Amino acid sequence: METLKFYINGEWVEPNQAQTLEVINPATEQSCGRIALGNEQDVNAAVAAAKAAFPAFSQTSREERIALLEKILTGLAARKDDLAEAITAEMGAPAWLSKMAQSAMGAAHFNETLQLLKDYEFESNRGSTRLRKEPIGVCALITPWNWPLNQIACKVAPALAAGCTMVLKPSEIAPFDAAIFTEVLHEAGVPAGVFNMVNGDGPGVGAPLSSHPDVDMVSFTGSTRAGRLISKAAADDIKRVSLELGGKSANIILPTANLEKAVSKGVQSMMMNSGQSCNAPSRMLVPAEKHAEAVEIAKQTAEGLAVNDPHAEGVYLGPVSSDVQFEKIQGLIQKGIDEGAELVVGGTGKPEGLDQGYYVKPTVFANANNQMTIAREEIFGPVLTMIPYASVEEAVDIANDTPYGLSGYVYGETVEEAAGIANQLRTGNVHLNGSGADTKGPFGGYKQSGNGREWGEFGLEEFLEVKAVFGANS
Ligand SMILES: NC(=O)c1ccc[n+]([C@@H]2O[C@H](COP(=O)([O-])OP(=O)(O)OC[C@H]3O[C@@H](n4cnc5c(N)ncnc54)[C@H](O)[C@@H]3O)[C@@H](O)[C@H]2O)c1
Repeated sequence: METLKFYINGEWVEPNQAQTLEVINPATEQSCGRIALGNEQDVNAAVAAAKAAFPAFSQTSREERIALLEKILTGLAARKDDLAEAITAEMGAPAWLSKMAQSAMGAAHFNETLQLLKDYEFESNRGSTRLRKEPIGVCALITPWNWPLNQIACKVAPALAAGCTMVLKPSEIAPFDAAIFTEVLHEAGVPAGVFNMVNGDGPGVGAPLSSHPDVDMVSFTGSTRAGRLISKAAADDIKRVSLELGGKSANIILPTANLEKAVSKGVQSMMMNSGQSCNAPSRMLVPAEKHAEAVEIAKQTAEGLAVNDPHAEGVYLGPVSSDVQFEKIQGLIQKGIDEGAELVVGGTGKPEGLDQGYYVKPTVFANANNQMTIAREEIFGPVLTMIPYASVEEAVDIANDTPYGLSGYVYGETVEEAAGIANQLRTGNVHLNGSGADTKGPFGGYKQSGNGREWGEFGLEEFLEVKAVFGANS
């Protein structure tokens, strides 16, 4: 694919400069296309278009915006295979995962927002005051490569539903799903200037977007490192900044849990998407007396997960997204070995027979402690760290002893028992007994995992300002 133009004010326009970037397919290490890299002038043009479109779009009716979301959903359904193929080529997710989850989640968030918009209360009364929830304005949306379409949909759907206008800067590592998504929006008839898309890297496009005086809000998903820079860049104009950042989520397996089920499910969730999920259960906390048994189950489960070409039959893990990620993960696996964690399965180097492509062996460390680097840093690869605990109180302490606070996982005999532990975790969400996430949400983190909430009602409200009209109801 090639995306050598930007989408500004309802049309594909030439970039301000001629710089391009090769997008690398991580399964082949070969180019799978090119994008143009934008600069500050492109950002200025896109923000000006979004600013000019805001007065009219912010006044559109609920019905008009419902009709728009419905058309977008139709377009996403028509292009779902193209979207899935683009995601597999650009970031390496197995074809089945791109189709069933990566691409499907994009549509799911649009659908969730559409249903919500049908009867969301934009106006209500508090005594003599009328409360109005109004679109916040021009939004900068900056997204990562790991669940690329999902992250875009989590922002664009509520921003449109709220009546905001926007500039999207997708990840330069995985930009092609965003180009197809932009075509869908164009064909759905999104009015000119309401949605704009500029490709580029963090310093070239992300930074000028975050500090642009005409941007009212920045919604960012990505690393805690970039989240910090964006918060600083946005501070001078007191923009609202909504951050969805990294994680190091604990998976507490209680002494009462069915060990076989809990451990195997935990390993599978960790290795899904090659471990490149912000909410991956990367620290598995197991009762010390069951540690040896749990390690054996984890080993067998990890050995049963096929690493292979994303299009191969039976593949569970494709490659990781880039050479940078590959090297980072290799370094952290080595660190785990050097710091004395027990390597149960996997390790450094590529899996046998997969010399080309950024493939990583599904790796399990055991007998680790929570001070080790592999227990503290977000690895963002298929690497699980198992930590024994002596008591449930200690397990909760270990789970909370991290700068992050995105997700938690608790497995017990009953949901009630697990829920009691969930209440003690300092995280934005908790999964009980292997339950999946629910797009009614909300999804977001405590502590350095961010300050925003996406999905459903809470996700919509990130894009709304609250106005009190005193005396309107007297
Ligand atoms: N909490 C969540 O909901 C969630 C979801 C998915 C991913 N993530 C996190 O995302 C990270 C992986 O994604 P990544 O490697 O693409 O992250 P990243 O921070 O390197 O990049 C994310 C986006 O920010 C841009 N960017 C980079 N530096 C910037 C700057 N100074 N100013 C403005 N924009 C800048 C990038 O170009 C990209 O579009 C992980 O840490 C993961 O945990 C979080």
